[in-house]
Amino acid sequence: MQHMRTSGPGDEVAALDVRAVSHSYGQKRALNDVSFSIAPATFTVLLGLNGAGKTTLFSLISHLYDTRHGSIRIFSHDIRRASGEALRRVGIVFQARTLDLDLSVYQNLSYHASLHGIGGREARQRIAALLETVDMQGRQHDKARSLSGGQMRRIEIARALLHRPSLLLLDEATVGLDIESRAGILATIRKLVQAEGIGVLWATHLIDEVEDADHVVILRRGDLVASGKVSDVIRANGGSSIRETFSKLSRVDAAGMTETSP
Ligand SMILES: Nc1ncnc2c1ncn2[C@@H]1O[C@H](COP(=O)(O)OP(=O)(O)OP(=O)(O)O)[C@@H](O)[C@H]1O
Repeated sequence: MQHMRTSGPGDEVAALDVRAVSHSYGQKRALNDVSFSIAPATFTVLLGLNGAGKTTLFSLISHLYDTRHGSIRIFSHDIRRASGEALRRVGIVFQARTLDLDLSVYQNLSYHASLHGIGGREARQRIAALLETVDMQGRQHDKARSLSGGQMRRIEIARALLHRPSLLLLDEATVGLDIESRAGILATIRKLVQAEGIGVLWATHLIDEVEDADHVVILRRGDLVASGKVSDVIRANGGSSIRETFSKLSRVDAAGMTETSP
Protein backbone atom coordinates (compact mmCIF):
# COMPACT_ATOMS: atom_id res chain seq x y z
CA MET A 1 0.00 0.00 0.00
CA GLN A 2 1.27 3.45 -0.90
CA HIS A 3 1.03 6.17 1.69
CA MET A 4 1.63 9.83 1.15
CA ARG A 5 4.79 11.15 2.66
CA THR A 6 4.25 12.68 6.07
CA SER A 7 5.84 16.02 6.88
CA GLY A 8 9.14 15.87 8.70
CA PRO A 9 11.95 18.25 9.66
CA GLY A 10 12.88 20.47 6.74
CA ASP A 11 9.81 19.39 4.77
CA GLU A 12 7.01 21.63 3.62
CA VAL A 13 4.28 21.83 6.25
CA ALA A 14 1.31 19.62 5.30
CA ALA A 15 -1.97 21.37 4.55
CA LEU A 16 -3.66 18.55 6.42
CA ASP A 17 -2.11 15.89 8.58
CA VAL A 18 -4.37 13.16 9.94
CA ARG A 19 -2.60 10.82 12.38
CA ALA A 20 -4.02 7.58 13.78
CA VAL A 21 -7.56 8.94 13.91
CA SER A 22 -10.37 6.68 15.08
CA HIS A 23 -14.00 7.55 15.73
CA SER A 24 -16.96 5.53 16.96
CA TYR A 25 -20.67 6.20 17.31
CA GLY A 26 -21.43 4.09 20.38
CA GLN A 27 -20.38 0.56 19.40
CA LYS A 28 -20.17 1.47 15.72
CA ARG A 29 -16.59 2.12 14.56
CA ALA A 30 -16.74 4.70 11.72
CA LEU A 31 -12.99 5.40 11.37
CA ASN A 32 -10.25 3.01 12.28
CA ASP A 33 -6.71 4.32 12.87
CA VAL A 34 -6.67 6.51 9.76
CA SER A 35 -3.44 8.34 8.84
CA PHE A 36 -2.59 10.40 5.76
CA SER A 37 -1.39 13.86 4.88
CA ILE A 38 -1.98 16.18 1.98
CA ALA A 39 0.40 18.76 0.61
CA PRO A 40 -0.56 22.41 0.05
CA ALA A 41 -1.96 23.36 -3.36
CA THR A 42 -2.91 19.82 -4.34
CA PHE A 43 -6.25 18.37 -5.36
CA THR A 44 -6.92 15.29 -3.25
CA VAL A 45 -9.97 13.12 -3.77
CA LEU A 46 -11.31 11.40 -0.66
CA LEU A 47 -12.91 8.33 -2.18
CA GLY A 48 -15.23 5.91 -0.46
CA LEU A 49 -18.55 4.22 -0.98
CA ASN A 50 -21.53 5.17 1.21
CA GLY A 51 -20.68 4.58 4.84
CA ALA A 52 -16.90 4.59 4.28
CA GLY A 53 -16.41 7.37 6.83
CA LYS A 54 -15.95 10.47 4.66
CA THR A 55 -18.48 12.67 6.44
CA THR A 56 -17.21 11.51 9.83
CA LEU A 57 -13.68 12.50 8.82
CA PHE A 58 -14.94 15.93 7.66
CA SER A 59 -16.78 16.40 10.94
CA LEU A 60 -13.54 15.75 12.83
CA ILE A 61 -11.43 18.01 10.58
CA SER A 62 -13.97 20.83 10.92
CA HIS A 63 -14.08 20.28 14.70
CA LEU A 64 -17.82 19.53 14.74
CA TYR A 65 -16.75 16.40 16.58
CA ASP A 66 -13.94 16.22 19.06
CA THR A 67 -10.95 14.13 17.93
CA ARG A 68 -10.61 11.77 20.89
CA HIS A 69 -8.28 9.27 19.24
CA GLY A 70 -5.37 10.48 17.16
CA SER A 71 -4.61 13.99 15.96
CA ILE A 72 -5.51 16.33 13.12
CA ARG A 73 -3.27 19.24 12.14
CA ILE A 74 -4.05 21.95 9.62
CA PHE A 75 -0.89 23.73 8.49
CA SER A 76 0.65 22.37 11.69
CA HIS A 77 -2.11 23.75 13.96
CA ASP A 78 -3.70 21.05 16.06
CA ILE A 79 -7.49 21.09 15.70
CA ARG A 80 -7.99 20.42 19.42
CA ARG A 81 -5.30 22.56 20.99
CA ALA A 82 -5.38 25.47 18.51
CA SER A 83 -8.80 25.15 16.89
CA GLY A 84 -9.10 28.88 16.09
CA GLU A 85 -5.77 29.00 14.27
CA ALA A 86 -6.51 25.73 12.48
CA LEU A 87 -10.05 26.60 11.40
CA ARG A 88 -9.05 30.04 10.12
CA ARG A 89 -7.16 28.19 7.38
CA VAL A 90 -10.07 25.99 6.33
CA GLY A 91 -13.16 26.58 4.20
CA ILE A 92 -15.88 23.93 4.22
CA VAL A 93 -18.72 23.04 1.88
CA PHE A 94 -20.94 20.50 3.63
CA GLN A 95 -22.94 17.82 1.88
CA ALA A 96 -26.26 19.22 3.15
CA ARG A 97 -27.47 22.55 1.73
CA THR A 98 -26.81 25.33 4.19
CA LEU A 99 -27.87 28.61 2.54
CA ASP A 100 -30.65 30.62 4.15
CA LEU A 101 -33.27 30.38 1.42
CA ASP A 102 -35.13 33.52 2.51
CA LEU A 103 -32.05 35.72 2.18
CA SER A 104 -30.44 37.05 -0.99
CA VAL A 105 -27.12 35.76 -2.27
CA TYR A 106 -25.43 38.91 -0.97
CA GLN A 107 -27.05 38.64 2.47
CA ASN A 108 -25.98 35.00 2.78
CA LEU A 109 -22.40 35.95 1.97
CA SER A 110 -22.17 39.17 3.98
CA TYR A 111 -23.58 37.45 7.06
CA HIS A 112 -20.81 34.86 6.82
CA ALA A 113 -18.19 37.56 6.19
CA SER A 114 -19.22 39.36 9.36
CA LEU A 115 -18.87 36.10 11.34
CA HIS A 116 -15.23 36.20 10.26
CA GLY A 117 -14.90 39.87 11.21
CA ILE A 118 -14.92 41.04 7.58
CA GLY A 119 -17.22 43.99 6.98
CA GLY A 120 -17.79 47.17 4.95
CA ARG A 121 -15.94 47.73 1.72
CA GLU A 122 -13.64 44.77 2.26
CA ALA A 123 -16.63 42.43 2.44
CA ARG A 124 -18.24 43.99 -0.63
CA GLN A 125 -15.04 43.66 -2.64
CA ARG A 126 -14.46 40.07 -1.61
CA ILE A 127 -18.06 39.10 -2.37
CA ALA A 128 -17.92 40.72 -5.82
CA ALA A 129 -14.62 38.98 -6.65
CA LEU A 130 -15.79 35.60 -5.39
CA LEU A 131 -19.07 35.76 -7.30
CA GLU A 132 -16.92 36.11 -10.41
CA THR A 133 -14.71 33.23 -9.33
CA VAL A 134 -17.73 30.94 -9.09
CA ASP A 135 -19.31 32.40 -12.23
CA MET A 136 -22.27 33.95 -10.41
CA GLN A 137 -21.55 37.63 -11.06
CA GLY A 138 -24.61 39.84 -11.18
CA ARG A 139 -26.66 37.46 -9.02
CA GLN A 140 -26.13 39.09 -5.61
CA HIS A 141 -29.73 40.33 -5.32
CA ASP A 142 -31.32 37.00 -6.22
CA LYS A 143 -33.07 35.16 -3.41
CA ALA A 144 -31.21 31.94 -2.57
CA ARG A 145 -34.53 30.14 -2.99
CA SER A 146 -34.62 31.06 -6.70
CA LEU A 147 -31.27 29.40 -7.50
CA SER A 148 -30.76 25.96 -9.01
CA GLY A 149 -28.96 23.27 -6.99
CA GLY A 150 -25.73 23.89 -8.88
CA GLN A 151 -25.97 27.66 -8.38
CA MET A 152 -26.57 27.19 -4.65
CA ARG A 153 -23.44 25.05 -4.50
CA ARG A 154 -21.48 27.80 -6.23
CA ILE A 155 -22.64 30.33 -3.61
CA GLU A 156 -21.67 27.90 -0.85
CA ILE A 157 -18.22 27.61 -2.42
CA ALA A 158 -17.91 31.42 -2.57
CA ARG A 159 -18.96 31.57 1.08
CA ALA A 160 -16.36 28.98 2.07
CA LEU A 161 -13.65 31.10 0.41
CA LEU A 162 -14.60 34.47 1.96
CA HIS A 163 -12.02 34.32 4.74
CA ARG A 164 -9.31 33.23 2.25
CA PRO A 165 -8.60 29.75 3.52
CA SER A 166 -5.61 27.76 2.30
CA LEU A 167 -7.45 24.45 2.52
CA LEU A 168 -10.92 23.81 1.13
CA LEU A 169 -12.98 20.77 2.12
CA LEU A 170 -15.95 19.73 0.00
CA ASP A 171 -18.19 16.82 1.02
CA GLU A 172 -19.99 15.26 -1.98
CA ALA A 173 -20.36 18.74 -3.46
CA THR A 174 -21.83 17.52 -6.75
CA VAL A 175 -24.40 15.13 -5.31
CA GLY A 176 -27.81 15.52 -6.98
CA LEU A 177 -26.52 17.80 -9.75
CA ASP A 178 -26.77 17.21 -13.48
CA ILE A 179 -23.66 16.25 -15.45
CA GLU A 180 -23.04 19.76 -16.74
CA SER A 181 -23.30 21.41 -13.30
CA ARG A 182 -21.05 18.72 -11.81
CA ALA A 183 -18.38 19.26 -14.44
CA GLY A 184 -18.61 23.06 -14.08
CA ILE A 185 -18.20 22.99 -10.31
CA LEU A 186 -15.34 20.52 -10.48
CA ALA A 187 -13.59 22.72 -13.06
CA THR A 188 -14.06 25.80 -10.85
CA ILE A 189 -12.48 24.02 -7.90
CA ARG A 190 -9.60 22.62 -9.94
CA LYS A 191 -8.90 26.16 -11.17
CA LEU A 192 -8.67 27.37 -7.57
CA VAL A 193 -5.90 24.86 -6.91
CA GLN A 194 -3.99 25.97 -10.01
CA ALA A 195 -4.57 29.72 -9.82
CA GLU A 196 -4.76 30.37 -6.07
CA GLY A 197 -2.68 27.52 -4.68
CA ILE A 198 -5.51 26.36 -2.44
CA GLY A 199 -5.32 22.77 -1.21
CA VAL A 200 -8.55 20.86 -1.79
CA LEU A 201 -9.95 17.72 -0.18
CA TRP A 202 -12.84 16.61 -2.38
CA ALA A 203 -14.95 13.81 -0.90
CA THR A 204 -16.91 11.71 -3.36
CA HIS A 205 -18.04 8.19 -4.18
CA LEU A 206 -17.89 8.96 -7.92
CA ILE A 207 -14.77 7.55 -9.50
CA ASP A 208 -15.22 9.63 -12.67
CA GLU A 209 -14.39 12.74 -10.65
CA VAL A 210 -10.79 11.55 -10.28
CA GLU A 211 -8.11 12.64 -12.78
CA ASP A 212 -4.70 11.07 -13.35
CA ALA A 213 -2.80 14.01 -11.85
CA ASP A 214 -4.78 13.97 -8.59
CA HIS A 215 -3.98 12.49 -5.23
CA VAL A 216 -6.44 10.07 -3.66
CA VAL A 217 -7.24 8.86 -0.18
CA ILE A 218 -9.42 5.74 -0.27
CA LEU A 219 -11.54 4.68 2.70
CA ARG A 220 -13.38 1.39 3.02
CA ARG A 221 -15.69 0.93 5.98
CA GLY A 222 -13.59 3.23 8.13
CA ASP A 223 -10.22 1.80 7.11
CA LEU A 224 -7.74 3.68 4.98
CA VAL A 225 -6.88 1.29 2.16
CA ALA A 226 -4.74 3.55 -0.05
CA SER A 227 -3.40 7.08 -0.30
CA GLY A 228 -1.02 8.85 -2.63
CA LYS A 229 -0.75 9.96 -6.22
CA VAL A 230 -3.29 8.25 -8.46
CA SER A 231 -0.56 6.64 -10.58
CA ASP A 232 1.26 5.31 -7.48
CA VAL A 233 -1.95 3.91 -5.97
CA ILE A 234 -2.82 2.14 -9.25
CA ARG A 235 0.70 0.69 -9.54
CA ALA A 236 0.89 -0.41 -5.89
CA ASN A 237 -2.35 -2.37 -6.26
CA GLY A 238 -1.55 -3.96 -9.60
CA GLY A 239 -4.42 -2.27 -11.43
CA SER A 240 -4.61 -0.63 -14.81
CA SER A 241 -6.94 2.26 -13.94
CA ILE A 242 -8.15 4.07 -10.83
CA ARG A 243 -11.66 2.72 -11.53
CA GLU A 244 -10.40 -0.85 -11.38
CA THR A 245 -8.23 -0.14 -8.34
CA PHE A 246 -11.07 1.55 -6.44
CA SER A 247 -13.43 -1.27 -7.28
CA LYS A 248 -10.91 -3.83 -6.02
CA LEU A 249 -10.08 -1.91 -2.85
CA SER A 250 -13.74 -1.21 -2.03
CA ARG A 251 -14.93 -4.77 -2.45
CA VAL A 252 -16.58 -6.42 0.51
CA ASP A 253 -17.87 -9.98 0.34
CA ALA A 254 -21.35 -11.14 1.33
CA ALA A 255 -20.29 -11.82 4.92
CA GLY A 256 -19.08 -8.23 5.23
CA MET A 257 -15.41 -9.20 5.17
CA THR A 258 -13.03 -7.25 2.96
CA GLU A 259 -11.63 -9.30 0.10
CA THR A 260 -8.31 -7.58 -0.27
CA SER A 261 -5.83 -6.84 2.44
CA PRO A 262 -3.59 -4.10 1.08
N1 LIG B 1 -24.63 9.99 13.88
C1 LIG B 1 -24.34 8.70 13.65
N2 LIG B 1 -24.72 7.74 14.52
C2 LIG B 1 -24.43 6.44 14.31
N3 LIG B 1 -23.74 5.98 13.25
C3 LIG B 1 -23.35 6.89 12.36
C4 LIG B 1 -23.61 8.29 12.50
N4 LIG B 1 -23.08 8.95 11.44
C5 LIG B 1 -22.50 7.99 10.67
N5 LIG B 1 -22.65 6.77 11.21
C6 LIG B 1 -22.14 5.50 10.68
O1 LIG B 1 -20.73 5.65 10.52
C7 LIG B 1 -20.29 5.07 9.29
C8 LIG B 1 -19.60 6.13 8.44
O2 LIG B 1 -20.59 7.08 8.03
P1 LIG B 1 -20.22 8.42 7.22
O3 LIG B 1 -21.48 9.22 7.07
O4 LIG B 1 -19.04 9.06 7.83
O5 LIG B 1 -19.79 7.79 5.81
P2 LIG B 1 -19.71 8.47 4.37
O6 LIG B 1 -18.54 7.87 3.70
O7 LIG B 1 -19.76 9.95 4.50
O8 LIG B 1 -21.04 7.94 3.68
P3 LIG B 1 -22.20 8.79 2.95
O9 LIG B 1 -21.64 9.17 1.64
O10 LIG B 1 -23.29 7.78 2.87
O11 LIG B 1 -22.55 9.94 3.85
C9 LIG B 1 -21.52 4.46 8.63
O12 LIG B 1 -21.58 3.11 8.97
C10 LIG B 1 -22.68 5.22 9.28
O13 LIG B 1 -23.83 4.41 9.33
